[in-house]
Amino acid sequence: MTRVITIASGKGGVGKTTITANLGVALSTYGERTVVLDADIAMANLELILGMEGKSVTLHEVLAGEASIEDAIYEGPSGVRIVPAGISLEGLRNVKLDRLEETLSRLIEDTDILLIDAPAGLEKDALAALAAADELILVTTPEVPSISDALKTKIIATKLGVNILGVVINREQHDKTFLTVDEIETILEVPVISVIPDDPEVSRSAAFGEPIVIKNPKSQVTNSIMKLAADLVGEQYHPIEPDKKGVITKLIDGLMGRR
Ligand SMILES: Nc1ncnc2c1ncn2[C@@H]1O[C@H](COP(=O)(O)OP(=O)(O)OP(=O)(O)O)[C@@H](O)[C@H]1O
Repeated sequence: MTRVITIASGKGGVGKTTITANLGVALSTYGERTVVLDADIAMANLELILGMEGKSVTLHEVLAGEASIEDAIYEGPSGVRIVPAGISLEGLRNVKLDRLEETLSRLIEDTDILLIDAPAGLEKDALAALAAADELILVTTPEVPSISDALKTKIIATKLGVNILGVVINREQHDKTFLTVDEIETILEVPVISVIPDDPEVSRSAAFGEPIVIKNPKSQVTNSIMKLAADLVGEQYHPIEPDKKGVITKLIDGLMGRR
């Protein structure tokens, strides 16, 4: 039985695509046959984060009835299978969202977990990604506007009968102006299932087109995502000791161009 898990946020730019891409790779490393679908058909960037841009057949062509879903699946890091949404405006024009359901039903063959990267907001495309889900992971930063939008998404998902697994707090920083885990759980009334720190390495990895769980296996971001993946599939998680380089060592490494 395939688990269909949608990753949604409400507010844009909170790290949903980053988490979906890395979680997909992490789940694959646990041996789960995982497919990641970029359902953000208007503002796709999953393929950029994974360094897989420029594919000729994408979800755009599939939803336009011009290609079959099998031709839009590409192998990514650790064997995760990726369905990019396509970044051309031309492709977007012909998309018919009502083809999504049939597309998904074909995608779940030979798949343990289908992760869907939902668009931000609550427009038709975002609702389609929520409606397709069995389970939902909410992503928010620890800031009020992001939590407020996550709450709206949660309310809609609950109405659609989706099982809400919990909330991932992304870009956590030790800053008193941000809400705490307890406060976020109280507002959203869902458990916090992961806290991912703010780390400039995340954007660097994206710029290299390489997921951080591969590029920086010892980083705390990677540890958080690997643990989340392990928890989702009931695996034991063995944390990798995070890098504990001192400030001076990091400075010297930076000056020498080392990492
Ligand atoms: N933990 C993190 N630490 C630092 N930067 C991060 C972190 N997570 C994400 N980012 C950065 O935040 C930006 C937005 O991330 P991402 O594209 O994943 O968000 P999104 O919610 O999918 O956005 P959209 O709504 O546009 O789809 C990117 O530049 C990404 O590199």
